This record gives sequence, C-alpha cells and structure tokens, in this order.
Amino acid sequence: MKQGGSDAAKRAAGEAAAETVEDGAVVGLGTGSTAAHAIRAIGRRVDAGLDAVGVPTSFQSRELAREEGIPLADLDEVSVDVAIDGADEVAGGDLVKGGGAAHAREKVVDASADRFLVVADPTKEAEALSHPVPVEVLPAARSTVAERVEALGGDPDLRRAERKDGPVVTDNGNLVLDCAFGEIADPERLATALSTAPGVVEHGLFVGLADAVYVGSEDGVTVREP
Ligand SMILES: O=C(CO)[C@H](O)[C@H](O)COP(=O)(O)O
Repeated sequence: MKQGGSDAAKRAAGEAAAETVEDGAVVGLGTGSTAAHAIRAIGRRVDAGLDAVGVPTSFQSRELAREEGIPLADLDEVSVDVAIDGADEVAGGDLVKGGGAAHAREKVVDASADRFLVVADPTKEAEALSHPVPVEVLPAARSTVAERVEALGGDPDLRRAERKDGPVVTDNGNLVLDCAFGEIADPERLATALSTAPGVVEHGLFVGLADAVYVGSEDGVTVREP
C-alpha cells in the first residue's frame, strides 16, 4: 500500500480542498489520513460559522466529524454537493481506493456528488494503476470471487486484521480481497468484470469519477482537473 507520503503533504491537500466548500454545502466526508485533514479543516470552518452538513463514508469519518462538530446527514436525506476523499493510487482521473476498506460507502457517496475532489500526496500518483484492487465480498462468496479474480489474471489475498486474529471485517460486515493485477491496462473493463462477479459488494476501482485531484506537498498544492 502506498502510505509513504508526508503528513504535511496530506494536510496541504486536505486543507486546500476543504477551503472550496461553500456556505450551505452538503459535503461527502472521505476516509483515511488525508481526508481526515479535510474533515478537521471543515470542522474549524463550521466552528467559525460555515453552514455545512457532512455525509460520512465510514465509521471512522463519522466519528471524526462528530468530534469536529460537523452536522451530519444520511444520503437518503440530502444530496451531496461536493465529496472530498483520499486515494491509494491516482492515474489521471482513475483511482484505486479502499486502503481503509471503506470503498463501498465511499463510492456511493463520491459518485453521487456534484463534484468529487480527490486529495492525495505525491506518492499516490502513477502513470497507470497497478496498486492491488480491494474487493469487498460477501463472506460466503470469498472463494468463488477469489476464483473469478484468478480467472481475470489477478492474485487475491484475504485482508487480515493487524490487531485481531482473523480477517478484516468491513463496516458492512463483509470481507476484503486485495487483488493484485500488475499494471491495469484497461481499468474500465476490469471494473466491469469485477462488478459482475456474484458476491462482490464493491471494488476499489474508481474509474473516471474524479472531477479534480488536489496533490499536496511541503511547498503547496497542485490541482489537476482530469
Ligand atoms: O480509500 C481509502 C479508505 O478506504 C482512503 O481514502 C485511502 O486508503 C487513502 O488513505 P490515506 O489518505 O490515509 O493514504
């Protein structure tokens, strides 16, 4: 997993994206250490009088938003104006997400937003996607989906928890297969193949969803519109 970026770079990206949130906006709150900087910055702005409502993408982002005093809503109550979320790898407008196993809810929220802003540090950028693709699966479908992934040329690996024995269980009660495919020549095709496998809840390929990518560094932020 590409986790090598500096916290200063992540913070610069998260805070720059948070600055774009307009008064009255409904904001999709992403998951991970970079999105957390955006949530904290939005929290500071709410504290200073910004009228904004957050739609969390995970248990983690909900907890943080609560701590920061951001009013929250569910997706069946509001529509999202802008979502701000991190990524494990970015190539143009295509992403691999799901390092925090939150990609199913992240995709629902990010794809529903009028604008989806990706926040990342330079270590996440790539010419082509090659990061293993997290695939959330129903527990009963673990082995059938793994066989399907192998048939697609991938190498599935059940994600294991670091601080408990056994697998990672997602916020939705499912398992995650991290599927290495090497360089992904046609992300859209692979995304369709994974989506159509019975038992797949969601995968971490976000193809063509990003409206802008904020890449932070110690020296500032570059914004790309794919
Ligand atoms: O997709 C994600 C969680 O499911 C995260 O956004 C992704 O893993 C990036 O995390 P970080 O900003 O901590 O590097």
